[in-house]
Amino acid sequence: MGFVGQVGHGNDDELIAKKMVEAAEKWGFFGVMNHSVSLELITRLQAHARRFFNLPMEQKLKGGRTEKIRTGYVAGSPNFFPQKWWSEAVFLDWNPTQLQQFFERVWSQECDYHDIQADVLEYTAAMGKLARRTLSILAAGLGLNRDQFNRYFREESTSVLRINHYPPCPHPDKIEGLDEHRDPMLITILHQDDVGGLQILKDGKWVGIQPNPETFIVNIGDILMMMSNERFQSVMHRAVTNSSKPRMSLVFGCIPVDDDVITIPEKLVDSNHPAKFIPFTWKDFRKNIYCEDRMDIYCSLEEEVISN
Ligand SMILES: O=C(O)CCC(=O)C(=O)O
Ligand SMILES: [Fe+2]
Repeated sequence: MGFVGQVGHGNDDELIAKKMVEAAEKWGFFGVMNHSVSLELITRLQAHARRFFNLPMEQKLKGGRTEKIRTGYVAGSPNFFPQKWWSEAVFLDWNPTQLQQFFERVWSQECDYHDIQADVLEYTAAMGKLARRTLSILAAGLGLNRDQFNRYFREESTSVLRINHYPPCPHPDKIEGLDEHRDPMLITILHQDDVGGLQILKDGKWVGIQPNPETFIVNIGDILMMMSNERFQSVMHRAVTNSSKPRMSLVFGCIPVDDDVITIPEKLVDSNHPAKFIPFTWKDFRKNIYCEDRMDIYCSLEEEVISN
């Protein structure tokens, strides 16, 4: 782990900003403790999710995710992702209306889902707060206005909570829980249970991140890597399986508002550090979300011309 910092009220001093920036540059990942999100809330959310994942497949599929409905259930579907993996996931909106429609699709009138809904909304609100705090410290650490990154992350953004469930796998050496990938968004805030399985690619080697239920793992996504003019790294990671224990991760993806034009702050651009990307919007960027080279589309640097 690059850095286990303390992001809490009143301790966002220069040292924390410096360490966070160093970790974002070197590892693209860091841990956050002292975050004021209660362990009880996390445990309640995991219990709700376990109950959902234990439902019969036909019932889970009633809440299936489609091209049009982004809140819903996915079981390694090739309709959404080209890779195959040993996991299932549910994508939950931080918008109460979308969330309610999902619960109604799954449970109709048979279940009082209001407690679940309240916990999901409490958790996504807590994640929103933690994301804002983290983005503001990262901006300050780069010498920017504290609001520089946060201004793109507002209530109307399509930020999403993805809960991954990895059942025990009979052949953990043959199939991954989640294939190697980079996250496209601004940042991701991940909580993994005590089983472990998250790995990040560092200098060509997979490095496991030890689970600690009291720590959130934050990683830099493509958008923040681009906005930082490539100071921060959006790093390849994956989840591996094991043959004995099911595993769960709670993953909050912090996404910019669709039509906001994302640009590199002027302070990060000078003659030695020309802007590496042209302005773009999330709406455009997400069209190529399953393409690994998606950042190259916005690359502003010409191929080097070799002259004799
Ligand atoms: O389950 C994990 O630890 C990794 C999840 C992940 O990378 C993701 O959902 O984007
Ligand atoms: Fe990820």
